[in-house]
Amino acid sequence: MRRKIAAGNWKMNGTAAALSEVTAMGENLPPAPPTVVICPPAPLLSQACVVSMPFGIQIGGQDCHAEASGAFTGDTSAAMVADSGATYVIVGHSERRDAYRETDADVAAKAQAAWTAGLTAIVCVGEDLEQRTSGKTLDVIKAQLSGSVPDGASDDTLVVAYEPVWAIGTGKVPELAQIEEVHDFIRAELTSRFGAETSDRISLLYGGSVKAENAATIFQAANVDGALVGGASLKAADFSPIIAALAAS
Ligand SMILES: O=C(CO)COP(=O)(O)O
Repeated sequence: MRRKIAAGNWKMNGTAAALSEVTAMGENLPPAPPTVVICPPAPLLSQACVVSMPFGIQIGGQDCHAEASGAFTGDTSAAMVADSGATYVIVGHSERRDAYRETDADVAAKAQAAWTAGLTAIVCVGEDLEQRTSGKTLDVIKAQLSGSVPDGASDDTLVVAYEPVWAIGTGKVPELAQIEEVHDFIRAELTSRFGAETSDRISLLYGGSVKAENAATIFQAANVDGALVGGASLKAADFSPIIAALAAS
């Protein structure tokens, strides 16, 4: 059985006051909840771990540096993320690939650093609108996967999030068949690289305008094991119904 995962990427939103939302999410967990991961801004990681612990909610970073330490002003190493008590870290989010020109090789180095620190890496892949409309989606996903996921992945160390860039923060969601096509493709790619036994245990998340209203539909897809949610993960009132939909799927 694969882990079902409801992950919330808070991006650059939220101060300590927002941690009351984590408490509210914890108090509203359904019976037999999926794995819930909240990824707050780096300064909140330690406090978030304290707040989330009684509920078994996991905490994740939104990025990490590939090096363990050094003269990298403003950056956070994977070891620091792990030291805060976090257990996951997002790497290769499209906003970082775009704004910071992160390459697949950069993302792979970050994922490797995450593993060295004992973290599970949530590796993000996804095509932009031009790539989608010109029919290059699967080629882009193939290249990102092979370049961004280091050798030796396992279900303990790797989660893959498919986030079409054009669906992030836009309210546009792909057709279910489009989500299924890409998730089936990612599963097949992982199978050819790591073998069926390992691939079958790696959770694949869909991300991009997931809301309470569309979550249950998205979770119907066979190779969708959860979601990586942005805007709708900031408030318990929005995220708790998504967690419930995943538990019921
Ligand atoms: O980028 C995302 C999660 O990492 C998705 O963001 P939205 O859910 O706000 O579209």
